[in-house]
Amino acid sequence: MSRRILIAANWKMNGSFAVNTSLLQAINGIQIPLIIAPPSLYIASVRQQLVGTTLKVAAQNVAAEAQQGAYTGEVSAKMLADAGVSYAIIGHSERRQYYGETDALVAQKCQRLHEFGLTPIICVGESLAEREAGLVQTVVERQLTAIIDQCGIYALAQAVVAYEPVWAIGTGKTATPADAQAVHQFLRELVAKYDKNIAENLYILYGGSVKADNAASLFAMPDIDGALVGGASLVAKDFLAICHAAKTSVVG
Ligand SMILES: O=C(CO)COP(=O)(O)O
Repeated sequence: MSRRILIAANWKMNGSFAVNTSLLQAINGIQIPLIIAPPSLYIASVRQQLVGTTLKVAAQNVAAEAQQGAYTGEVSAKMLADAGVSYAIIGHSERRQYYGETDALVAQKCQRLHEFGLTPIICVGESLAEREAGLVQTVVERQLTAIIDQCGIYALAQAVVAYEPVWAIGTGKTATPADAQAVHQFLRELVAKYDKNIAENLYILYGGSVKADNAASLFAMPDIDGALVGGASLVAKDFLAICHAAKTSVVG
């Protein structure tokens, strides 16, 4: 199997029309599969600026509700599809931590995306306390199984999984390539118990302080299919270096 690579940029709550435009101009020529997740207010503008490129746009979140209606502040999967958005991040640890999102809620969000043909970027990952308690596999298995139970294994045929250890996000601490690989392999084997083909074709990205100087060693791992990049995706030169490492890591 030849290696695939996918890079996703999670801009989180950063940017402005002017800042986004200059960042997009700097990264526009990148020749690898790339997804940009701006704050929802900027999705239409970013998408417009990416016309004619291979870059795709993602939302950072989606409503769990099935029907439109009185849900102040929410954006539905149907609206994202209407706006030409093809991906949405769900289950990010910041949403789990700061907005109380549970496994069940994340699974509902996955269901909504599935219904409207959007590809979820499903984030899983353990906290530092959970890692120290030896619960890494227990936690990521629980998080991913909640999705499989709700949406069915075939939903993962059109999905991306991102392993983001909470203790590595925005901290400058990265999982070692070997530690990350072990979790990625565990996740792929978990999916393979349901369907080998889906497991083999599933993109499993690593996220958590991916930088220009650690990207290549992460991408060298057999089950790391790219990265979900936060802070470094906001600095053109750093992001370009990560994309370059991704491109040179692809074999076959
Ligand atoms: O949360 C992340 C991507 O979703 C990772 O963020 P950092 O790259 O800033 O650690």
